[in-house]
Amino acid sequence: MKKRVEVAAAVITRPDGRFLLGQRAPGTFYPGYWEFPGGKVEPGEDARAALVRELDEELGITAHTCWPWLMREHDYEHANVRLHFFEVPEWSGTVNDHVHSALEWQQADHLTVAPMLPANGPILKALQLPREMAITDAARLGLDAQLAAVDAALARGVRLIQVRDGTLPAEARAQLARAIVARAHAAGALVLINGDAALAEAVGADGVHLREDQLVGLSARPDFPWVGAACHSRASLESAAALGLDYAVLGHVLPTPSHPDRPAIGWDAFTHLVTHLSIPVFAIGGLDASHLREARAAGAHGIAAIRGSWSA
Ligand SMILES: Nc1nc2c([nH]c(=O)n2[C@H]2C[C@H](O)[C@@H](COP(=O)(O)OP(=O)(O)OP(=O)(O)O)O2)c(=O)[nH]1
Repeated sequence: MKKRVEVAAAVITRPDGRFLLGQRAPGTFYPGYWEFPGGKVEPGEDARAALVRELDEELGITAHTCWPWLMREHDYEHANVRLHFFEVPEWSGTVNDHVHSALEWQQADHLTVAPMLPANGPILKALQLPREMAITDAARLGLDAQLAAVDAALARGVRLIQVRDGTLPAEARAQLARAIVARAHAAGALVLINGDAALAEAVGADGVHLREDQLVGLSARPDFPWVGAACHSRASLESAAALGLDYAVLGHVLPTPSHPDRPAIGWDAFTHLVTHLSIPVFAIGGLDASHLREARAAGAHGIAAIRGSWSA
């Protein structure tokens, strides 16, 4: 049996959104490859404490905020590595590297360094996923008001829209989806279609958002650049991860008028359900952009909202 190594790794960000990568030094495992700063968790240490220690030892910085983000397992020749990724948006000190041969501040959609350590490909894709998902509600708002709300959301920086509205007549839904794709793509935003791969294909959307009943029993990832799923249990989250989906949406976290019949799970249960999952998870249910920090502290990648997306 290969040995298991626990590693804590940091997505250290600057206010401009760039994150830090380091190049592994000659004489180490995978020399010349790029990685997120971090290192092995010592016996008796938890991953967060290991991260804070490594950032101090390696870079001379003090991490003030470490949000758990996701975990990836990778089988290297020497060991099975479990990488516990954290986001570190708040830190102090001057970066003074003691272990890497170079450091670079990078953007996920425009990487200028290579190669990355083999385990890290999905991490870079996850970093391209926006933090806020706005979910359409045209059946309640009306089609024109929904499109005006999409324009307003794009103007305030929303870059991920899910077209839901499964109750609209097919032709009206297709028109809505087409109009949203045109607006979103002009603004550099992604559009996902809820539950309908054929419509996603027909309107040139970026992917599909699967309902939980579609996820169950699926044997392969649908062929789109972006695919995610709605989940209400650990079993569903694990199916989404096993299929290699890009994200899951889990809720509902707070009480919401959209589901008065089901109780809210709250943040503690959310954290418990997403711990050690390998894909990013959006929190949903009674949330808006003002909950983003709370959501990320609880281990969410970001927030998804129906009502909360269109009122701001
Ligand atoms: N720090 C870090 N390690 C990563 C990343 N991706 C990835 O696969 N790894 C792997 C490479 C190593 O097997 C392990 C990190 O171990 P490490 O940095 O403490 O040290 P190392 O393997 O060079 O060995 P050592 O000198 O500490 O014994 O995790 C990443 O992005 N950052």
